Formats: sequence, C-alpha cells, structure tokens
Amino acid sequence: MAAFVTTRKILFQHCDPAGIVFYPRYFEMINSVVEEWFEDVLGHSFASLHMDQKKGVPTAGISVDFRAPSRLGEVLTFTLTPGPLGRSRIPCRIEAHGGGQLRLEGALTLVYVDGVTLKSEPLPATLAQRIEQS
Ligand SMILES: CC(C)(COP(=O)(O)OP(=O)(O)OC[C@H]1O[C@@H](n2cnc3c(N)ncnc32)[C@H](O)[C@@H]1OP(=O)(O)O)[C@@H](O)C(=O)NCCC(=O)NCCSC(=O)c1ccc(O)cc1
Repeated sequence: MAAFVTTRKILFQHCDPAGIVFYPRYFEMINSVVEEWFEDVLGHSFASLHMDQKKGVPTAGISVDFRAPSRLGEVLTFTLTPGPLGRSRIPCRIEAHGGGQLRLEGALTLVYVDGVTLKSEPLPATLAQRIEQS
C-alpha cells in the first residue's frame, strides 16, 4: 500500500493571532488530504461517494501529536499511509513536514458506512483493491 503525498499552503485562515496554525485547522487539512486521496487515487470522489453512492467514510478515531509549530505562508507536505484493512475500517498513518521538520504525526481510522443508516459496512472489494494496489 503506497503512501499518498500532497501539500497544503498555510493560509491566514489557518492561523491564530500568533501566526501559527490553530490545531483544529490541522484536522480540516487532514480531512482534505483524505478527500483528495479518495478522488485522485481511489477513484471515489467524495461527491460521488456521498451523493451518488450514498456511502461515507467518517473518522472513527484520530490521534495526533504536534511536534513543531507551522507558520503563515509555509507549505506543508502531508503523507497519508494506509495500513492493513479491516472489514470496514481503513487505518491510516498521517505525517506533515515543513521546512525539513516533522510538524505532526498520528493515526486515524476511517470506517466505510452506509450514508442512510450511518452503520459500518464491509469495504467493497473494488475500493479495498484500490487501496491495497495504490
Ligand atoms: C464509525 C461508526 C459508524 C462505527 O459504528 P458501527 O457501525 O456500530 O460499527 P462498529 O462499532 O462495529 O465498528 C465498525 C468498524 O469500525 C472500527 N471502529 C469503531 N470505532 C473505532 C474507533 N474509535 N477507532 C478505530 N476503529 C474503530 C471497528 O474496529 C470496526 O472495524 P472492522 O472490523 O474493520 O469493521 C460509529 O462509531 C460512529 O458513527 N462514530 C462517529 C463518527 C463521527 O461522527 N466522526 C466524526 C465526524 S464524521 C466526518 O468527518 C466525516 C468525514 C467523511 C465522511 O464521508 C463522513 C463523515
């Protein structure tokens, strides 16, 4: 399973008055990285997943350690690495680097759910294959 690597520029909207990233904004960035991974690598845009297929991948758990502050105008490189898949769960490692420095690292678990009942469902074989062969 390959790592997905992408970048995010730190904008004014991400920062507190001290000019460093306010930590909830990191969670939004992580979600946007997951969304980009689904669309660009897994072939399931969130629009298609949610609106057409009526499925979802909520985050059931997330744990992040913030190792160093990130500042307005920097570009962070996010690396998302999926781990061994469960029945419905997609465990992922997440890291962000900036200026050659580790800024955050952690893990999150996505769970494939039905969009109406919001209960977990087995990962479709095609999606599991895409993740495993990515
Ligand atoms: C995730 C859940 C649906 C799972 O509940 P259930 O359907 O009853 O299933 P289970 O408890 O049997 O667990 C199912 C799997 O999830 C795993 N699981 C459940 N809870 C956890 C936690 N906390 N950590 C890790 N893994 C977990 C569990 O090990 C099972 O794995 P498999 O063996 O691979 O199937 C439920 O716990 C829930 O609704 N939690 C709240 C989720 C939430 O609100 N997250 C925050 C915001 S959602 C969001 O941002 C979003 C993003 C993208 C979207 O597409 C949709 C929503």
